[in-house]
Amino acid sequence: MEGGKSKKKSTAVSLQQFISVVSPLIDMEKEAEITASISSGSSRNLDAAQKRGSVILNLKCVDAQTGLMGKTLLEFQSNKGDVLPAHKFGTHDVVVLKPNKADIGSPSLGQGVVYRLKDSSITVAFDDVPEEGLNSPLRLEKVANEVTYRRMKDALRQLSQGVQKGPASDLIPVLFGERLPSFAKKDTAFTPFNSSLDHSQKDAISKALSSKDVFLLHGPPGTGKTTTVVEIILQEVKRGSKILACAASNIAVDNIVEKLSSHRVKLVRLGHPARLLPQVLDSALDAQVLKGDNSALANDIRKEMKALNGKLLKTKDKNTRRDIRKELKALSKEEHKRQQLAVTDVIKNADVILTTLTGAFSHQLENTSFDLVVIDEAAQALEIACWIALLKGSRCILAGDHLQLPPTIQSVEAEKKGLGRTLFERLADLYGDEITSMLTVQYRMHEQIMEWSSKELYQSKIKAHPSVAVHMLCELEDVKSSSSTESTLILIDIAGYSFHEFLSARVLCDMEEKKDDEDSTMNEGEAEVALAHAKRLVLSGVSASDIGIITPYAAQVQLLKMMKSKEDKLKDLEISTVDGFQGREKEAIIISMVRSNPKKEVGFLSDHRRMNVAVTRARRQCCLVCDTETVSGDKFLKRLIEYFEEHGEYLSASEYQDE
Ligand SMILES: Nc1ncnc2c1ncn2[C@@H]1O[C@H](COP(=O)(O)OP(=O)(O)OP(=O)(O)O)[C@@H](O)[C@H]1O
Repeated sequence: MEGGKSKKKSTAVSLQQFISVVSPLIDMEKEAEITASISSGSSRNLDAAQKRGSVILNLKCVDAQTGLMGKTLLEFQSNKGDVLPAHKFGTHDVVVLKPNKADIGSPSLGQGVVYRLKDSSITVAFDDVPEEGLNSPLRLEKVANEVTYRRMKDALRQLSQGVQKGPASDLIPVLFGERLPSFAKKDTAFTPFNSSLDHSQKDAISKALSSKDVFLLHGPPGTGKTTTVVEIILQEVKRGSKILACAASNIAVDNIVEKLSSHRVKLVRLGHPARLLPQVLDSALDAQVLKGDNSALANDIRKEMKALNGKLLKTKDKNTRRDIRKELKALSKEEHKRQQLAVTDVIKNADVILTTLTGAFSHQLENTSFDLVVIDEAAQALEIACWIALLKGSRCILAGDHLQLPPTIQSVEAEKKGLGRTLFERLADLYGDEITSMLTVQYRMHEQIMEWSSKELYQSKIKAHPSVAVHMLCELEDVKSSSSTESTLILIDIAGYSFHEFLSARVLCDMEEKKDDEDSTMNEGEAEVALAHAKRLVLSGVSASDIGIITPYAAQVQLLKMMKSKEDKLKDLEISTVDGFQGREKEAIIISMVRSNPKKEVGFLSDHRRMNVAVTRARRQCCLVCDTETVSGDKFLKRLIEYFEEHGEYLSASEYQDE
């Protein structure tokens, strides 16, 4: 299709509409984040803040290490038990450290970035070691990240001016339906770097290379979206393009860096070292700057300055002192210039620059423009965050799956008013197949796990690659064949059972859902059953680290983690919300659906995208634990239950009563 004036489709949003709608929504979202953080007026009480998850009280520092290019890594555990209290801290969040009892507004001992999170500990990277106070009880507070919102607002401002000028001036009208997207007349032939690409991946790459302004790579679960993105980048580098490759999350950016680094491409990763995976640190800007000639020169200058400073301290003569000061000033200027040049050299020489979407705002990229902007996980990024990167290029390729979960929005109102509608989804609606290729071979799931999702969400177009189509848990090394490891789909029904009916001698808990203080739902009986199934798998030889329990509700995650902490065998079992597990996989996935009530209310379980993500995390076994009576109240979930009943093993919760 050739470019030209577009007759705007009815779904088109104009640039002006976008700007006027989104601007107040960014403010709402910022407000919601500030309100949730401890510093706001409404959260003067520390215990209340801990309940809301924005502070972790009563911690002890158990380890201190230096690393990460001069950062100090401090590890904290709770003084009150093995598991940290429920919290909303995530890796890469900015936090401050304070004495446990200090007043809310009191100065902090230091500010850092969350580096690692486990059930029982949190590790934070600080620029400097706090000088004192580490031996007393401590607390960590989450800091509202206002920088991100400022960058989004700036991007919005630039976007409104960018129609006439800037690298993206020709791209903007296409993305707002003012002009049609265009492609080269013939599909582009290419010789793949990766010899195992399948036909749908090759077709998509060819179409991407032919696109002149925008292309959508639709990658359903496990279909090798990132593998395809990497091949596109390599082909574009071969053509001489300079590429900005981004994603909303650091981990997604690092996945691309890892896959690219085995090839001969000049790449550089921008970002705080604490937010980068250890295996990509060599590609980090800081590391590469240190290797450059200008950096060596800057280093020599610093040595010279140190010597001169020493001389200055010893010299009494006024004239000599004046001369030394003058020389120091000149050297300092030169050192600064060399440092800047060292950074500019690295950026200028790189073929591919990789960073998060908000990182693309970095001053280091201020005057750099790109031939192509690639955004992975684009269906999980706010549209305005995408624009931070898009404004720097004349062409773009977005990879994602709008049938999995969209970005998390804190403000309910901003979400209702459309802040969560992604650019990927908007463009898929606007141009559809004209600019999209869907990958159709998946490399993760047994075909029975895949089939439900393929039929419900992808018009039955997905096929399982033969290497995974019939793989089973019992075929893993050291795993015994048993009824638990030979099944691909298992449905454990908790309907009609109350735990004390069959566990009278044990904990008295029931199968009905309950609310926690934060209004999140949990179900103790169901948690017991989910853990009992995990134990069965471990007893059959499945490694606990190959199993994941996922659930839509944060309160259920916390409950499961507390219950798991008493079971040594399950130490390496991962427990997470469905949302937090997007992009991940495990050999066996146990889904605890939680809802169990006479009114058959299912809340946000009914979101097709959430159940799609949940089921498709599993490679060899997917086990659904739920109250079938409650969840069958929803038509979509009823079909899921029926699918499991028809193709899997149906068990009742009572079969786990003695475990
Ligand atoms: N053509 C292929 N041949 C063999 N294996 C492949 C192929 N393409 C992808 N894979 C494998 O499939 C797995 C998933 O690939 P990748 O990480 O690229 O997928 P993704 O679509 O980004 O994943 P997600 O579903 O988490 O978004 C990887 O183990 C990868 O090596």
